[in-house]
Amino acid sequence: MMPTRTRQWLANRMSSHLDWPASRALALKGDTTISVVLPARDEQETVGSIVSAIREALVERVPLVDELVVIDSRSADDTAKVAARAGATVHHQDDILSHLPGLWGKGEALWKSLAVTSGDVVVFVDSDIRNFGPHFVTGLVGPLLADPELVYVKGCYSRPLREADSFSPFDGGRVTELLARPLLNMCWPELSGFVQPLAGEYAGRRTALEAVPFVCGYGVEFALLVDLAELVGVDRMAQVDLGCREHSHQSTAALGRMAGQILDTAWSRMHRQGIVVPERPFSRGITQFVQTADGYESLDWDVEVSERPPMREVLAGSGAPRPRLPRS
Ligand SMILES: O=c1ccn([C@@H]2O[C@H](COP(=O)(O)OP(=O)(O)O[C@H]3O[C@H](CO)[C@@H](O)[C@H](O)[C@H]3O)[C@@H](O)[C@H]2O)c(=O)[nH]1
Ligand SMILES: O=C(O)[C@H](O)COP(=O)(O)O
Repeated sequence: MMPTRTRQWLANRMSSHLDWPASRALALKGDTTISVVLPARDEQETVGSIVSAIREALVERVPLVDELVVIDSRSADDTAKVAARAGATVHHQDDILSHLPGLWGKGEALWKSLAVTSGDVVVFVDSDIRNFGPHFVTGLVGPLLADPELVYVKGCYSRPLREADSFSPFDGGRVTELLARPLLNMCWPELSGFVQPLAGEYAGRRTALEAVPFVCGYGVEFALLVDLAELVGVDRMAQVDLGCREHSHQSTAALGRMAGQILDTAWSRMHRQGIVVPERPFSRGITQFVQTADGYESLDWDVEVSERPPMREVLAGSGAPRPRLPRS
């Protein structure tokens, strides 16, 4: 059963993007600066239309977004070119803090984005969304602009599963439903009210995002949720319903490796918070099988995720000037 506290949190901290039209967000903005960051790896099909939609609606028509940045995460296609043409400032993941040995993955792209942006509020949006609208951004920033106590807002939505010859309106988010939500319910029930804990669309105050570590791969959303709840408490976190989200689905085998990274991340937090005390080392790899004419071939994958320290520690130690946005 959902804990009473979670039920109360949902009643107090859940809103809809319909509550936060662009005009209302703008009226609340004051001198708060806003950066939107899209991590992108091989997203030339979708990144351009997302950047254009944000630029037209929330930079040109309504001046809500101060900075629109794409972090090109080692793409092999024309992602960077398409994003720049659509109006984003593009940074290549490995060019940022290039004195540090580069790590891989989405979490690394998000962490590095903190070093090249300067908005007081940072909004992360995946660049593979197929039905993007500016309400993703206005819905995420609205609660933060309205309530100075809040530090983090996570999107939720319905998630269709679209396959070659079928469409199921609510069956997407397989790693979410089969792994992430059961783990949160088991170990962090205070976070069980997050409908889409792995959602790639969320916004946070820079001060909080720079105060927590980032894991490099797909565990980044899980880690942020658990670490921010530990840092500020769930009552300073909120959720906003963004409607429906469609994205490009990965193969089941790729989702298995994603699940391995999320489990590795969750395990590190369980250990750190004393939820489990390991008595023997555990494996940080998974073996998957593919069927061949002769039987099964095994493939070994490393799913261990590395971790970056809080960005504020790295920037404080570097002595490099921070980027600054002019305040309106
Ligand atoms: O090395 C990488 C891999 C992915 N991405 C980008 O990250 C976003 C999400 O990646 P994707 O492979 O599309 O993940 P999903 O299958 O959509 O996974 C879901 O679950 C993940 C695990 O929590 C989250 O990171 C995602 O945001 C969430 O949408 C996309 O813009 C990617 O281009 C990178 O920037 N670098
Ligand atoms: O968030 C998830 O659970 C994974 O990205 C898988 O999503 P999908 O089942 O919609 O492909």
